[in-house]
Amino acid sequence: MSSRLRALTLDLGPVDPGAGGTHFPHGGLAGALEHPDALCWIRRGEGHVGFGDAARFTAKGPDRFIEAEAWWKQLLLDADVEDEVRHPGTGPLAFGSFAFSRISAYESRLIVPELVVGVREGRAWATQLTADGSRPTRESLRAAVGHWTAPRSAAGSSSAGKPGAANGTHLAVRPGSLGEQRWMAAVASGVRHIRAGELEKLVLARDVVVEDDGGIPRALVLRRLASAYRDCWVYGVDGLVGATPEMLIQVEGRTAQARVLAGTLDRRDADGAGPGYAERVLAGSPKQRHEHQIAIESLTTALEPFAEALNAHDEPFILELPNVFHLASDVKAELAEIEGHVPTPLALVNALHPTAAVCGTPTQVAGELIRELEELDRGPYAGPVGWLDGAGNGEFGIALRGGVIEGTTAARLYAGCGIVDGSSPESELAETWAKFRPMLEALGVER
Ligand SMILES: C=C(O[C@H]1C=CC=C(C(=O)O)[C@@H]1O)C(=O)O
Repeated sequence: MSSRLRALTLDLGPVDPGAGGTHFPHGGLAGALEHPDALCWIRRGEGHVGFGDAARFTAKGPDRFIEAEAWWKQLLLDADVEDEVRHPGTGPLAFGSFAFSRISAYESRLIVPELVVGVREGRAWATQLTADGSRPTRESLRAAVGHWTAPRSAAGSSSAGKPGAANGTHLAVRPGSLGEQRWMAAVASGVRHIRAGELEKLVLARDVVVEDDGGIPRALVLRRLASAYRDCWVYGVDGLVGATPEMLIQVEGRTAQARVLAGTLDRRDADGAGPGYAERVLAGSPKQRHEHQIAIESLTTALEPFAEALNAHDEPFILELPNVFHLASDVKAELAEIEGHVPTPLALVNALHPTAAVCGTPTQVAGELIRELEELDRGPYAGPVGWLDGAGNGEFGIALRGGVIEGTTAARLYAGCGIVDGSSPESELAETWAKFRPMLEALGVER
């Protein structure tokens, strides 16, 4: 039986070893990703890495966000917290991953780690958490940091280990639920439904499975994503791993922010085309602008009831990633107090998910067509993934550009595309390959 939650947070000093700071095995926070099951949330070298399992909540169904929120509140009620750092993410913290669909078989989850190491503005900190009656101390916390972040010699976890083909193991990519031809037929069918006026936009996804008989090197995949996709949020929650460029909602105090994406150009198609090409193809295309506008409206309409003030960029900007360019817009809101409370990250997630960037418009029609046409349980793909603390702060991205590790030797990768009137099945198929690329490369698959 678990007892009350106890948390101790200590400052570990600057991360820069030159300044006498914290030494993670490979430098920076991603260097703390040694343990194969580490929980991860990293962007531009900062964020949190968690280890162990002090407490866990799982749920399925339409109320998964609300039930998770109630569990977290209950756990915090009599928590014993000593926090010498006191900024977002310190003190009690849970990592979370939620199913895209209310009818998914995937268990949505919140995990309170036994240890969290974090970096913010160049300084490292650590929190030890217990729910077994023991009390964290300065000594036990420092011992836990040493234990969980120590370099490991197992294959695939050392920085020298290369994944997949480069390591001499056998790698294969096989089709998932639908092969390419059937998926393109589903896209064509989606376009027909749009032309018939049933809906404006639909996001259709597909999966592929990467098999590596040498074992999926989870920690190494996360480290590779954190180094190659620095502008994305790199997430790892149990088997779910990836690097998302899309922020569903980020809450710090009373400020909430989101990054809405829709409109994609494969970098390989832009190579050599000269400066301004992505701008012309994305921002200059009525189809891409329309798709993007639908995504922004779906987010702002859902966020408005929680906001005192809300700002979205008038003009989308071009987000440049190693694999693709996106049309992007940042939205910022000053949260309103509702019945004396600022809405929590999970209350906002409950209201915002699923946005038109991953489902479509209208939501219900798109959701039903997704079930019919994809023939796929999306599981946590395109669902919210992130963390929340005990003070009402948190970040939930949309679990894109990722996959789920199945067993020890397979990873199921997911990618989807916004379909509007005028979408071509062949181009959308090519776009899914561009969106699989971050994971394929991190797994060592050359394509
Ligand atoms: C659904 C995905 O991407 C979404 C986010 C950005 C751009 C998108 C697009 O241009 O279609 C998608 O809406 C995915 O990566 O699986």
